[in-house]
Amino acid sequence: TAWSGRVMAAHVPLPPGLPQLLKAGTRFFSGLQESLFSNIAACRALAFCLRTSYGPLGRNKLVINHLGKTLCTTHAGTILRELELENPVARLLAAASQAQEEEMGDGASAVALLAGALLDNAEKLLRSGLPMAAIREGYEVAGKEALRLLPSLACHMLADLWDTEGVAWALHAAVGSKLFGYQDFLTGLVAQSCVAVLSPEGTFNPDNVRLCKVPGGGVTDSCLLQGMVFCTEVESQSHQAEEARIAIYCCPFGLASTEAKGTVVFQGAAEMRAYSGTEEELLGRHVRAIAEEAAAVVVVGGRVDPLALHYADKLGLLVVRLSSRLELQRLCHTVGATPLTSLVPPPPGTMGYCQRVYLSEIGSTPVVVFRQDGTTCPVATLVLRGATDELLCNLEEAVKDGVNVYKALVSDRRLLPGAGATEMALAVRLSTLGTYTPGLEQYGILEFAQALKTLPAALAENAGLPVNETMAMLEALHQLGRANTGVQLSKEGAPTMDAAQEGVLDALLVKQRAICLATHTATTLLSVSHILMSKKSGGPKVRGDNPNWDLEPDS
Ligand SMILES: Nc1ncnc2c1ncn2[C@@H]1O[C@H](COP(=O)(O)OP(=O)(O)OP(=O)(O)O)[C@@H](O)[C@H]1O
Repeated sequence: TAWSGRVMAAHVPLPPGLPQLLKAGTRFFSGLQESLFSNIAACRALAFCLRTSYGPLGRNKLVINHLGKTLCTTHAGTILRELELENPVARLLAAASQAQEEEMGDGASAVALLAGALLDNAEKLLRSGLPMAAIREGYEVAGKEALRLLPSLACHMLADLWDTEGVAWALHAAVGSKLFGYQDFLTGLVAQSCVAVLSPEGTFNPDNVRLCKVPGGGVTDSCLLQGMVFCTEVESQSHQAEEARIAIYCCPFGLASTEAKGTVVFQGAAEMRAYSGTEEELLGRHVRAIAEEAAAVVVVGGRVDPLALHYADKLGLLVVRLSSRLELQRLCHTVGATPLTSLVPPPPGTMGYCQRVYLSEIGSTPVVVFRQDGTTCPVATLVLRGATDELLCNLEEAVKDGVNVYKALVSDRRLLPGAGATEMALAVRLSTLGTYTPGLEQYGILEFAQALKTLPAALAENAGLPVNETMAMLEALHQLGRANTGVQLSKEGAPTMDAAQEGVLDALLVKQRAICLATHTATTLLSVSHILMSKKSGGPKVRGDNPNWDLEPDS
């Protein structure tokens, strides 16, 4: 027994090499097959999944997240946010696409598709024996050249940021790619809302275009309002106020309770009555003091005490409760008020002003409207209507894409031809560059050009067009110098069109960032030689980083 015990405890030598250095349980992958090809396959699968959602006729993805919430969307940013990817390389690709979404608010699918195609093409070159360094070098040269060429391909410049019609024309493709069919109506609405909140100095904050989704009705019932709309009810009996002064409190509407627990012992009913009488009187005095400062509307961020509400009703005050601190901050911005932290009479200069505050009903949803008609208001609200929640989500994504593209246009007003025209124009130019470049990197440049062609090909495929025929015609027209030719998505007539004339335009800044991110991601992933994965720690699941770390908790 003693002998067998010694055998049990005998040291089992680890295999020589890296495993000797690593903690037990660490997984590591090296060599082209293990560290690259299998991961490229994962990226290819992810890019292929997003490819079918690319463009206006892309198909929806039905995503059910870890909380069981069902989403039906074509928006790459939403799909990737909800998927819990395990593969480390696919996670990096998704991170690049999400970075594009966060920075530009559009072009997330394009990043994933282009990076996926670049990795896929790199695999072909590696399998045919090309050194990795030559491929990376070729991709870097091609990426730089593409970024250099982009400004020369711009076909339109937004002349006036305040011109609603011009803005609507520029946003047509960004809005239409998410909700094909309604783009004429929606782009007009998005353009109006963006122009309405553009400051006189020409600065634009996309947060100032608020969205309020109200189920019911049709998409064309959506409308724009100067001010804010909240899906809530008023607390008071008074339901409307005109030219009202507004006091905003981020505390409950009632007496503040003490932090420490206190016990009051009453000796008899008279003492108890006197106690509650003083409390009631104090509360009444507070509410009267607010009304005496000529406030007509009180907005509170916390619980509404029924007694305080009784006094407010007697004085004719309109009381609204907003549970979100972020919404309260935005309302302060809209009406020009300073939020107060306790129920004191509002000091001079802290009250805001609103032309009309009223309770209304949209469909069967009660809404409280703070409306500033005719005056310059920093915030505009788009009331979105739609029959189903999915339609409302798609509407929201389309509007957000449009607003973000307007933000990009405020920084750089140049527009590129869309519908795959820019990608094909770059592909043709890079093919020429590749053909005349000496050395092995020419293969990298040529494959970069081929990868760019996957974007117009995806548009054609999703539209049900004959892909090879369309791509051949597109390339031939580009070879003839018609750099604005893109894919015509409707099946009638020719499969190509002049994107600049048809008003299918993409912002230069969005495209620039997308190419930059995709190239960078592909070259970074190609430079991976080993993958080392630590064993997952036991115990409770580690909570991931909060993706909204810079937002208020209740946003
Ligand atoms: N009417 C149209 N005809 C042809 N192409 C169009 C039309 N409208 C938009 N497009 C093209 O569709 C592409 C954008 O598609 P989509 O919005 O699905 O991708 P994305 O912006 O990369 O992704 P996401 O919006 O998910 O971030 C652009 O290249 C645009 O030029």
